[in-house]
Amino acid sequence: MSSTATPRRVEHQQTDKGYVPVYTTAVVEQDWDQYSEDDHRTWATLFQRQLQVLQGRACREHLEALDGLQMSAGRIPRFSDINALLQAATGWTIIGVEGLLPELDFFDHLANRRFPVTWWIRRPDQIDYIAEPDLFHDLFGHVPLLFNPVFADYMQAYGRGGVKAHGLGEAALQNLTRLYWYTVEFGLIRSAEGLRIYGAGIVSSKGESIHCLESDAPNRIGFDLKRIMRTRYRIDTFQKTYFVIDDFQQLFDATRPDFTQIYAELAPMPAIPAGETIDGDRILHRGTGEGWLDEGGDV
Ligand SMILES: C[C@H](O)[C@H](O)[C@H]1CNc2nc(N)[nH]c(=O)c2N1
Ligand SMILES: N[C@@H](Cc1ccccc1)C(=O)O
Ligand SMILES: [Fe+2]
Repeated sequence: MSSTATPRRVEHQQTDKGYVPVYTTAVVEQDWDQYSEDDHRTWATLFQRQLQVLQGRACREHLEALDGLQMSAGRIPRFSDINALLQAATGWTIIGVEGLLPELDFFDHLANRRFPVTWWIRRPDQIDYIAEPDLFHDLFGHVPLLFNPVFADYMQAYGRGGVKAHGLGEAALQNLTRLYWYTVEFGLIRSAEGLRIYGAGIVSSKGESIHCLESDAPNRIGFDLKRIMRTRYRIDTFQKTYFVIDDFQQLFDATRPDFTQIYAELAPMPAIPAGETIDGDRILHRGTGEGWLDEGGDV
């Protein structure tokens, strides 16, 4: 086993559009033996830290699936071990990738119940923040909910919807990407004990796990499909708004209708800035906006 840090082949690249990720399509073997002791330590540090932070904050389904998939702090999990358990539970498979995939490739994998997981883990100096998805975000953040039958079906439906939206143009894709962002990445869910986290972008971040539930700054608003599809978001700071579902069945049912009609209806409507509330919102908490950067940075 090598003792030096794992080389990272996919990073960001400076272009005339700014600093953007490099997209790759290749599906790669995990090659577990090349992880360094530093890599395993990074996994252990993040795993232990998040397991503590997520008690009473992450939804029960997420925490139980970490057990069900036998993830632990000791070593970076082997994809083959995860797959044996995941396939038996919901028929999903994880596949190794270098990083972000082109959208259509990504959707096609989801539509076929394959979830792409970045094989490399962040460097020790990136423990608190990394701009792009790494193994910890993908495996610890996303994969546990694929162990849940309803969420597993939602992700496949999303992939199929993505393939369709891809043929309908940029605006439809943008609507659908916002849905992914505000559910799969940054979703909150109600439970009998109170609000809980299910979004992978939150689950893999210590700071946002606390912020999304305990800070007065962000809005917390009841799930509303069309509203979400119009809402811009932040990729560089904590979210200004979180949307709250009652349960995964609500998410699945609300997204079952054919979106073609909805995309057409939304096309002439203006986008909503990330931190704004509008008439008709079911506001659970109105954000104070403390610490927000201006909306020029909303995506
Ligand atoms: C759909 C989502 O918004 C985004 O565009 C896609 C693009 N490609 C990706 N590729 C990987 N590997 N992982 C991802 O989460 C995504 N997200
Ligand atoms: N019903 C959506 C597909 C979809 C399902 C679940 C999530 C997202 C999209 C469509 O027709 O496009
Ligand atoms: Fe993600």
